[in-house]
Amino acid sequence: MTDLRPRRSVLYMPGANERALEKAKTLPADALILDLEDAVAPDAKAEARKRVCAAVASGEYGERELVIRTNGLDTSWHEDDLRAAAEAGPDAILIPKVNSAAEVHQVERALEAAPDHTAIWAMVETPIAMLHAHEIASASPRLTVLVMGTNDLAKELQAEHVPGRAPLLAGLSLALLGARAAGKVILDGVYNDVQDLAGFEAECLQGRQFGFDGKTLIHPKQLEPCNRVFAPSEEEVERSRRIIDAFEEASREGRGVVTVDGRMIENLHVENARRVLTLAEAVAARG
Ligand SMILES: CC(C)(COP(=O)(O)OP(=O)(O)OC[C@H]1O[C@@H](n2cnc3c(N)ncnc32)[C@H](O)[C@@H]1OP(=O)(O)O)[C@@H](O)C(=O)NCCC(=O)NCCSC(=O)C[C@H](O)C(=O)O
Ligand SMILES: [Mg+2]
Repeated sequence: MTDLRPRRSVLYMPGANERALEKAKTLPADALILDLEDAVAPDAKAEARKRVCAAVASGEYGERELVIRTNGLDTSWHEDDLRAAAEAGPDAILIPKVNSAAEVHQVERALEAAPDHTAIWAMVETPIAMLHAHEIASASPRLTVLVMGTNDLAKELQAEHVPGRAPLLAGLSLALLGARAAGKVILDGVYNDVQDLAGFEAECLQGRQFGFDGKTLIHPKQLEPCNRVFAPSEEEVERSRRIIDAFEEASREGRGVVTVDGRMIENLHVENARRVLTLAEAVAARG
């Protein structure tokens, strides 16, 4: 089973945006990605690096998981970003545009002196990363989460962003297969239209139905619908309890299969029901 720490909502913010970094201390996000890459202009990179490291050191973000996204491995900023992030010791360091296990190993070596609690997260956002998703996901025990980069993926595919994401479905599926085969967490990509909350919620639901653990976000408005969609509903929790109870009763009577609400229930459905309850408890503990 993958790690069940809630990661329903994972909000990016530009590392150079002091106001966003401050506001994030009060937002109901499960995790925050303090960005040094695409959301930061070249002239602001050094200042942003200092700001995000100071934000991590402040200890003012409560239970929110703190993640620093560095610039890509092939950029002149990457080494300085990685060194500074390792010293700051966030919960994770997110590497953009990871294409191979060798790149994960390179980051792993560079982080040997970083605190043990600092995990590696990898963005998969190129066609080759979709095809290498399993080797990337399983490259290191320190790598715990894959993050979809659907903007870069669409750009590389020369695909259009359309409702339902048909052009991206193969990539989403490959990345999910790779992450799950390695027992890792995987987060869906961002929804760019911050005004279109109905379209956003529909994409959250699609991501959840696919099996993503949560979604990456770009604006505080997206937090509430995302947290709601990716948390087990009251109905699911109640049904999960009934599944466990019914199966336990059947087991005591020597049976390995029952029906609940007319549907067949076997051991594997009970495992899933237990996962739902564990996640619901973890979400409830967040308040
Ligand atoms: C998208 C935005 C540029 C919109 O900015 P703006 O118009 O200024 O927003 P608002 O005026 O509505 O903001 C209202 C208040 O909320 C705060 N805010 C806004 N966004 C954030 C945020 N992301 N985190 C925290 N707080 C935020 C504002 O400061 C306002 O606060 P206040 O004044 O106190 O009321 C903007 O939302 C933004 O910059 N979003 C993040 C963009 C980003 O990080 N992009 C990079 C990551 S996405 C990516 O790269 C995906 C991937 O790599 C891929 O390939 O797909
Ligand atoms: Mg990207």
